[in-house]
Amino acid sequence: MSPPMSAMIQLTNAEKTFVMHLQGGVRLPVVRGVSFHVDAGECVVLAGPSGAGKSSILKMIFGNYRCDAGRIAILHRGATIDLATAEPRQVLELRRDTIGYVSQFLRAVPRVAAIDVVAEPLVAGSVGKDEARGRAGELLKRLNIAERLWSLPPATFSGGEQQRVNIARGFIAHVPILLLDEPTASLDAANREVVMRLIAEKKRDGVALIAIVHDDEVRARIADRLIDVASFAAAA
Ligand SMILES: Nc1ncnc2c1ncn2[C@@H]1O[C@H](COP(=O)(O)OP(=O)(O)OP(=O)(O)O)[C@@H](O)[C@H]1O
Repeated sequence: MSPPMSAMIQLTNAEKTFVMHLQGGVRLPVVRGVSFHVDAGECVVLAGPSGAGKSSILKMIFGNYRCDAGRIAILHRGATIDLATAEPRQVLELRRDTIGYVSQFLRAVPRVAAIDVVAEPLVAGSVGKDEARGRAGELLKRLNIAERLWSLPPATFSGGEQQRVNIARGFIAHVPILLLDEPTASLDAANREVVMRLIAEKKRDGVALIAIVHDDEVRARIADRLIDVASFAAAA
């Protein structure tokens, strides 16, 4: 294990190249030299044009995409784990205890009621089912999901409703690091406001956040720092 560090996340010269095995091994370099850190209680927004590699960086930090070079150091239970070299078992441990990822779209589980979709991370963390449902209901209410929808599976919900269920699920438990991919993309102004407040509360709780946000107003409100991903462009 490395010595303790203060940043929750520290990327140092991280690099991603896709290799297209079905296209004769064509190499597609996306980013290199990715270096930035995120402290507890701060929100860093990844900026840059479409295709610059914002989602790829987020997915490397969640361990979905392999980091091809460099280092992605994550503070996990007081010790540092480098995601670039972590064992699959450590990646799963990080996801269970340390890193939450709120994707842009809800992967709805068929037949599971919205309230249980939201409560699930608490139940998995051994909160009792009634208390977990109670807290899920409070969050769904804040996010303006009508109570008549709570017992229905979210598969048939509108895009914005699904996104709010997804946000509720991602925000309900306390995790030290939250990765947000376009959390307000399908939302109206009132619900954008709710999400901005939820993010502010996470910051006050000391959570380190990395977000991809295109909306200028949201970005200005939540970002403590902007990272220009275009500056990490890898030459082909
Ligand atoms: N799994 C993959 N396999 C091959 N190429 C990929 C893969 N994921 C992303 N890419 C490529 O990497 C580049 C960066 O994509 P990425 O989604 O990270 O960009 P982005 O900045 O998030 O874009 P946007 O703002 O449009 O979502 C793109 O050229 C994309 O085609």
